[in-house]
Amino acid sequence: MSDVTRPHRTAAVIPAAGRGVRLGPGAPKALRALGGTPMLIHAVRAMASSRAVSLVVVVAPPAEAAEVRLLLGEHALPERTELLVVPGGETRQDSVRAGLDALPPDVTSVLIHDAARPLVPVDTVDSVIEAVRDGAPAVVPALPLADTVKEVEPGKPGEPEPVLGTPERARLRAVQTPQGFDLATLRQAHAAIAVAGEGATDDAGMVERLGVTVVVIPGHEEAFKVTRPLDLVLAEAVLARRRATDGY
Ligand SMILES: Nc1ccn([C@@H]2O[C@H](COP(=O)(O)OP(=O)(O)OP(=O)(O)O)[C@@H](O)[C@H]2O)c(=O)n1
Ligand SMILES: C[C@](O)(CO)[C@H](O)COP(=O)(O)O
Repeated sequence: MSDVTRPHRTAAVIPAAGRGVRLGPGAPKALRALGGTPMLIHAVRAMASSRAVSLVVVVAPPAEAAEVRLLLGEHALPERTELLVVPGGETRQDSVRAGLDALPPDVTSVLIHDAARPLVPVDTVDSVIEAVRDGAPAVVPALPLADTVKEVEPGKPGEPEPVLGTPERARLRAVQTPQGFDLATLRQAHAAIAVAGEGATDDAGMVERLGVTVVVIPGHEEAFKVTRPLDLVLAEAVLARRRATDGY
């Protein structure tokens, strides 16, 4: 739980060590260009543009850590932003843990933000931080679903899968990043899950397993994850519109 007597310091950890297999062959996803600039740089700028974030830890693909340090030196970022680069691990969970291990002792709260969500607006980042600083131990931006969801019995690829049920859509949310945490709570969750040897697709899911309440705040359509080739087409269009309308 957060210690109200300690001054706040918020850091952002950006897991960027994935290969991007679903995006197709090429460089690691975070290093691929979006509007001529590596996706990772957009994600770092999105975190650094919040005045509450004073440290950004980039978790790089291990073979490209030196290249990532060079890239960060070549692109303009706010002067107030301290930057660290550490090598990532085999899974997203391992990479996040490597980022948490690099945080200095004065950090009290942390954002975990996918490099693969390069266009999250700063207002969403600020809303997550505000909710954590107001005392929520774990905060997740999320959106209602546009599609109806079926639970199925997974079968072989291409084969029909029996439907087990239809969850009530009004109760479902599609979860984004940055997810914000009281740092001590997130460290505890990562330690517990590592011991249990279980996996999780997001950090909030690990905190839930501690029995700690996670809260959802409104996400943003432009915080979508670049996962497949069509997502990159959409990201280019969103970026082009931003550049035309607000000189982004
Ligand atoms: N070992 C890993 C795997 C993923 N990630 C990061 O976690 C975020 C979310 O993962 P996803 O978008 O699913 O990326 P990839 O794992 O790269 O995608 P794919 O499964 O298509 O290879 C990304 O910013 C990715 O770089 C990471 O830091 N370390
Ligand atoms: C953390 C996350 O972005 C929440 O939607 C997502 O779960 C990470 O994606 P992955 O494909 O499972 O790595």
